[in-house]
Amino acid sequence: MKKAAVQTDHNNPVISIRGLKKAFQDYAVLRGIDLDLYQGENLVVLGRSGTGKSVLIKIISGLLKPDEGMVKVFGQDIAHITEDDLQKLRIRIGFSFQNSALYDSMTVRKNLEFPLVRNKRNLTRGEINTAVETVLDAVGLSQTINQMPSELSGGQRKRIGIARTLILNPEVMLYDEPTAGLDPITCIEINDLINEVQQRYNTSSIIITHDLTCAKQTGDRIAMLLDGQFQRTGTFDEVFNTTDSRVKPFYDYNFIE
Ligand SMILES: Nc1ncnc2c1ncn2[C@@H]1O[C@H](COP(=O)(O)OP(=O)(O)OP(=O)(O)O)[C@@H](O)[C@H]1O
Repeated sequence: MKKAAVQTDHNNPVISIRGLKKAFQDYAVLRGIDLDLYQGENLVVLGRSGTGKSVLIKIISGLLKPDEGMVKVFGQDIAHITEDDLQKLRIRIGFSFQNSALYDSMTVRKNLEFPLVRNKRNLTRGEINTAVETVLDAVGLSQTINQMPSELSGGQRKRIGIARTLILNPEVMLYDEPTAGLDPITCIEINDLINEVQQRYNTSSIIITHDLTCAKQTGDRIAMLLDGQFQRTGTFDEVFNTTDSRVKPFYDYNFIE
């Protein structure tokens, strides 16, 4: 499905990062990251394995602390807010984990209810049921409501994982390798779903991937992480229209004949 163009307001980024550094022991993973995420856009972060893509989104969601630099989310510098405010901010961010992170012992319904019951304590049974049915419909899996995760395909598990983040109506979605381990047709369906979520929920999203088809299909903008920094940012064609020997093999490998 062709992606609809989005208009973004560049004066008001939802996430703004300047000079971000993060090292583990002696290994400097992020070496001065500058990045803005604008309202309503899908921003794809591309990079080879181990370049620090997951570290970046863990820092954005407050799961890891930066060593240096500024990370503003919804205008708040996450290094300088209280644990209470960080919790409130996290509810506004949906984190779709690489492994879908479903509870194997719970039905789809219970998996979806879990974040709601934990974060919004005063909901009635009717409101919970409506919220579950709405997100299941949004990901096209209403029929799976009473199934166990083990009865679902990899693509369906991904969809339920996405539904579980959508149930809290996040303003920002962080997708960590949304198409990892899926066959090419299911990948395309997940890419379409990411674009549908963008339209239906008006989310701003960061999509971490090394799948260039995913990048091309979902990304309004691409930011390429190379040697701990964003060296190339722009549309898909702008990023890959280069003879840079660090970038070209990445493209050639993904689109090998
Ligand atoms: N909590 C941690 N403690 C120590 N090292 C870590 C930690 N988290 C990440 N790293 C290291 O940081 C580097 C970047 O990891 P990260 O998971 O962000 O890579 P990635 O770009 O997401 O890779 P992939 O595409 O393989 O998921 C790796 O060398 C990893 O071992």
